[in-house]
Amino acid sequence: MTAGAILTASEMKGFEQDGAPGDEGGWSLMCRAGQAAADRIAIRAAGREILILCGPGNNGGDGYVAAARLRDLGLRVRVAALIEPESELCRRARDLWVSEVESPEVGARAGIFVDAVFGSGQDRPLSDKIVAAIGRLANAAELRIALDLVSGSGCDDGADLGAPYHAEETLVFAAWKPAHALYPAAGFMGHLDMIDIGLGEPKAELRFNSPPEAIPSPATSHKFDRGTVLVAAGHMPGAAWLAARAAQRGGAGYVTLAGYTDAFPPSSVVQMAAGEIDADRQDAAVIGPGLGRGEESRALAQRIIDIGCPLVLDGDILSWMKPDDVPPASVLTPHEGEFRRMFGNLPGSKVERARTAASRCGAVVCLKGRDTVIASPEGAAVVNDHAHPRLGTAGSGDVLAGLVGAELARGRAPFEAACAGVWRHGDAGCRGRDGLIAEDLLDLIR
Ligand SMILES: NC(=O)C1=CN([C@@H]2O[C@H](COP(=O)(O)OP(=O)(O)OC[C@H]3O[C@@H](n4cnc5c(N)ncnc54)[C@H](OP(=O)(O)O)[C@@H]3O)[C@@H](O)[C@H]2O)[C@@H](O)CC1
Ligand SMILES: Nc1ncnc2c1ncn2[C@@H]1O[C@H](COP(=O)(O)OP(=O)(O)O)[C@@H](O)[C@H]1O
Repeated sequence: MTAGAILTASEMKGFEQDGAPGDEGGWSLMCRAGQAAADRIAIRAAGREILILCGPGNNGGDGYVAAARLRDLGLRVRVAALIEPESELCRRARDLWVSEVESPEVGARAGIFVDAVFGSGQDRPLSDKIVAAIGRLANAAELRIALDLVSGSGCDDGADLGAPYHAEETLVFAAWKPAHALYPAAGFMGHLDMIDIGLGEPKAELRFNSPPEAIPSPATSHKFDRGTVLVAAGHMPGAAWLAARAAQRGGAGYVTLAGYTDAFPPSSVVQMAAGEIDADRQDAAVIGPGLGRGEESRALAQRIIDIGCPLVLDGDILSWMKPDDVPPASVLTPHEGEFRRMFGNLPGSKVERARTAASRCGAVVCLKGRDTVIASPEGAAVVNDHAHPRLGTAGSGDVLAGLVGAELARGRAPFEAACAGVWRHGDAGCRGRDGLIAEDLLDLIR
């Protein structure tokens, strides 16, 4: 589990310059970064030889500083360079190393490979020659450690720029970058290990999701105080039932399934026809899971929208609703396909796309996947990494919709409700076992 601020390459530069101004400030940060990285690498070495492959920029500079430190600690270390130093700080760091710098084409393998080729400055695909040189050395090692980012990872969008290997560990300097959170690049990094270089905690509009604060239940609270959730029941009753059950497990005190189907097992979920809905009593509603797209479904959705309570909009309703028609105080929970149908092919990273969509419809957008992004119309965004691939099972999204509904009904604002629901859904998935089905999630919700 990761926590805290995520900075783009340019935000990172500003953060560094504010915290340690000028060339001397940059140099002292590089020394701290390289030395701290060396200390972590030394712990992993266990007598093995270390090969550090350096690039031309400040990431390469970190590599030269780390190499000098490892040598001073008495470890067996070699350095190879893909490209001669180009940044002033990298040249200065190269001078610290003093010893031979090998050519990566001829350099022999070592037990530990350290990737100091490109960090947050990478913004374009690696050439075939660079991919081959990094890949040959990295894939021959027993352990691969990257400094800040695996080379071949798009820092700001998590794109695959030709990453030639997967690291076992990435030592991250001062703040997370989008590539540590967004896939595919996040999948290249292995274990993420944050290195504090004395800059403190940055302010950022983008953060990792974190566990929600518990909502207290007063001793005298009764079922209606604990939040009421209405779930639209349409074409596929199983999906609506999962959402309703998840809303109950999520803490709502009174959950109603209302619509034009009544094919539900007997349970504590209250069932009624659309015409019987008590409009005065709904704190939140979930519209979409298994709803269907026909006339009857649209009429049911409209009837619930007209109540005017906060909404979770999921699944089928996202196939016909236009961004301009989304009621404020809604949370949209599309997967990539539903997102594209509603908002088209937006440019930019997953974070930028979710932000654009949220601003366009004036509501919170929760763009699902391994790296679910939750964005508010005001520009705040969160990436959730507390999840597991076993959540990719039919009905899992219905459970999420119900959970977010419960969070809204219990009084959280839409952005906080979406973050809390996504966290609890991911948490249930993390505690499940292989072969998990959506129904299992209900008993794993905490
Ligand atoms: N600033 C600080 O105070 C601190 C920064 N720190 C460290 O600095 C790192 C960021 O450093 P950075 O900005 O110099 O970028 P970096 O990742 O080394 O790459 C830039 C170089 O690579 C080149 N290049 C890029 N892509 C390429 C490609 N596909 N193929 C070929 N070349 C390519 C690019 O070339 P250009 O685009 O200029 O042609 C340029 O020469 C950061 O991750 C952290 O490790 C720490 O020391 C803590 C303090
Ligand atoms: N590889 C994955 N890792 C983590 N979570 C995933 C993964 N694949 C899917 N999920 C999560 O599972 C849920 C699937 O939702 P969705 O596709 O709407 O399913 P359904 O419509 O069947 O209910 C989402 O919350 C999504 O973020």
